[in-house]
Amino acid sequence: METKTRIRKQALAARKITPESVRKQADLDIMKKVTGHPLFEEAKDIYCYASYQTEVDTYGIIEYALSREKRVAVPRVTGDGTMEFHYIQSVSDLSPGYQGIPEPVKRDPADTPEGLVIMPGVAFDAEGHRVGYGKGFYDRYLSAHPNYRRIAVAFESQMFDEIPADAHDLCPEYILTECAVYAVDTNIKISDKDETDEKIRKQQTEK
Ligand SMILES: Nc1nc2c(c(=O)[nH]1)N(C=O)[C@@H](CNc1ccc(C(=O)N[C@@H](CCC(=O)O)C(=O)O)cc1)CN2
Ligand SMILES: Nc1ncnc2c1ncn2[C@@H]1O[C@H](COP(=O)(O)OP(=O)(O)OP(=O)(O)O)[C@@H](O)[C@H]1O
Repeated sequence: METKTRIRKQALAARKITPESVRKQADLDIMKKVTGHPLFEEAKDIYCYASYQTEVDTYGIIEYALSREKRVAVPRVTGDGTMEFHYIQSVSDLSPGYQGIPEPVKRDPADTPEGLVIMPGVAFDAEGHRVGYGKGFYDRYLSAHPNYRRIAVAFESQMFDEIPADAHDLCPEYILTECAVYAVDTNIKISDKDETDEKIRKQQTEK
């Protein structure tokens, strides 16, 4: 079996067998990392997927962004491999569409010069290589919007040692999981444990 296909199967299976209570806690930890991230704080327009099934839950992120007067746009599939983003005022503007995914009901196209994309994914590696559901929606969208900043969210169980790179792949700049922040350009992993160690070191030197 082709490697990406095998990784996709394995990552989806890992996500599906994770108990809901574990996923819910991880969702909260990831949401805190996203909403505390400088790219999120700076962004006026957030291009965020609306989660379904066992994906990292984005409803908390969307609601927080709306409460902070940010504009939130959500993807809507328009054709084979293409999608558009439309603004929503509230999560009640979403209703099941393509593959049962919540999509914006009203048309209010978002196409700002700048924005922050919160990317979904099925599997990632620390270098930012990504496997999605296999239709290339995000690769196409991001190649048409090269100025947009990019944060991916994933559970640690979706992180793989190595994912084969394709020329058309568009990598996130950061991958935020419940355990770590992966800074893709620098290839640095800052795990929560490292941050705790750093805080302890600081406290000790301040004493
Ligand atoms: N929430 C969400 N919205 C999104 C994406 C995404 O990954 N997540 N997309 C990113 O590209 C686009 C939709 N792409 C998709 C492409 C294929 C399948 C799909 O085949 N789903 C199957 C199998 C999933 C599974 O096994 O878990 C299904 O729903 O039955 C779903 C979405 C746009 N909107
Ligand atoms: N920028 C692009 N222009 C045209 N075709 C593309 C582009 N990017 C990807 N594709 C095509 O889309 C298909 C799926 O690509 P890939 O396997 O990378 O999807 P994926 O990243 O797993 O899925 P997704 O982006 O939907 O989550 C491939 O056939 C690929 O050739």
